[in-house]
Amino acid sequence: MSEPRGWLEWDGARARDWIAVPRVDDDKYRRGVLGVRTGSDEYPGAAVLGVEAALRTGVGMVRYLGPRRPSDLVLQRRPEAVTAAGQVQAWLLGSGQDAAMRDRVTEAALLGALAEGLPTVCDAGALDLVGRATGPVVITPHYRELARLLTRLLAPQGESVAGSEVAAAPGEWAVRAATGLGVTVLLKGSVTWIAAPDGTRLTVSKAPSWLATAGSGDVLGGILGALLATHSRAIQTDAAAPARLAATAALVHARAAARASDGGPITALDIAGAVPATVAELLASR
Ligand SMILES: NC(=O)C1=CN([C@@H]2O[C@H](COP(=O)(O)OP(=O)(O)OC[C@H]3O[C@@H](n4cnc5c(N)ncnc54)[C@H](OP(=O)(O)O)[C@@H]3O)[C@@H](O)[C@H]2O)[C@@H](O)CC1
Ligand SMILES: Nc1ncnc2c1ncn2[C@@H]1O[C@H](COP(=O)(O)OP(=O)(O)O)[C@@H](O)[C@H]1O
Repeated sequence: MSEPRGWLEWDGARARDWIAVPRVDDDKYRRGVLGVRTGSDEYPGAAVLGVEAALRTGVGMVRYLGPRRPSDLVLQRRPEAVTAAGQVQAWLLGSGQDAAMRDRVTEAALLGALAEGLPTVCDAGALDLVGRATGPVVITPHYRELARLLTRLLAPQGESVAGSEVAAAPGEWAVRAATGLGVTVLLKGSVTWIAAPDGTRLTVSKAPSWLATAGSGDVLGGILGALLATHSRAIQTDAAAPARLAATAALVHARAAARASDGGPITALDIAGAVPATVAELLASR
């Protein structure tokens, strides 16, 4: 694919500068803690996938603070996860949740996280709450989710947007959403489009089509959450940082998928499993 005009294709040389390598004087808290409010009784697996991916991307700690069933499954898979509330440096919200079925406790918890002013990934069932965020946000919709969000945004003008329209011009719609909502947009699909309100426009292509498998977006959310948590200070001073971290997450996700696939089918957990070697390879290319 030729590079779309005005969009920069993100590459490994750029991405490696956005991987935080622990320093000799770091401890788990200095590295950064990711708070995670994802999963539901209907979709507990999404919580497991996001936590797994965040831990494998490299983060000081993950605090998983979701409902009982996903919480039990997260701990079963990852005893490293902490289920006690406490300080975090970034949030991952909404994967494996459905806004239409959200109970009041979950809604209050999501709104509480959004009010903290911290770097936040809003996925799936948290996308409709993005306007309530007080800090820098990256939203991670696929085409249908972005169409739903844009339809809500454009309702006052009587406009509605279909998923097929987003699919026909993904970059343009990503830019429109970034401008209209004032957040960084990571639009998922065969090409990942990243648009920020400051005009940053990045793409990540060449991902294997085997990535089109259930849960792979939940893994991407975990990768991105870990990158935000380990760069919370840089995000405070650099308006373009969330977009660059989003592109780095998409690149790590695509390369981990290629590594796990080796030309064959993959599962979402396979992608997460290939993240450490992918990160090591990126760092070794310094
Ligand atoms: N392991 C986990 O826990 C996982 C959890 N996940 C979580 O699931 C949640 C929902 O995410 P999503 O992306 O599926 O939601 P959404 O955009 O509403 O899509 C629904 C649309 O798809 C269509 N459709 C359905 N089946 C179809 C078919 N066979 N063939 C064709 N079309 C079909 C359906 O059409 P309909 O059936 O209504 O006609 C509707 O239009 C979200 O929270 C995510 O994080 C996932 O990440 C997966 C792993
Ligand atoms: N045809 C494709 N080629 C490459 N990557 C794809 C393709 N289709 C989807 N993807 C990627 O797979 C992931 C799917 O995420 P998502 O739609 O949220 O799925 P889920 O909700 O099942 O986790 C995204 O990272 C997206 O960019």
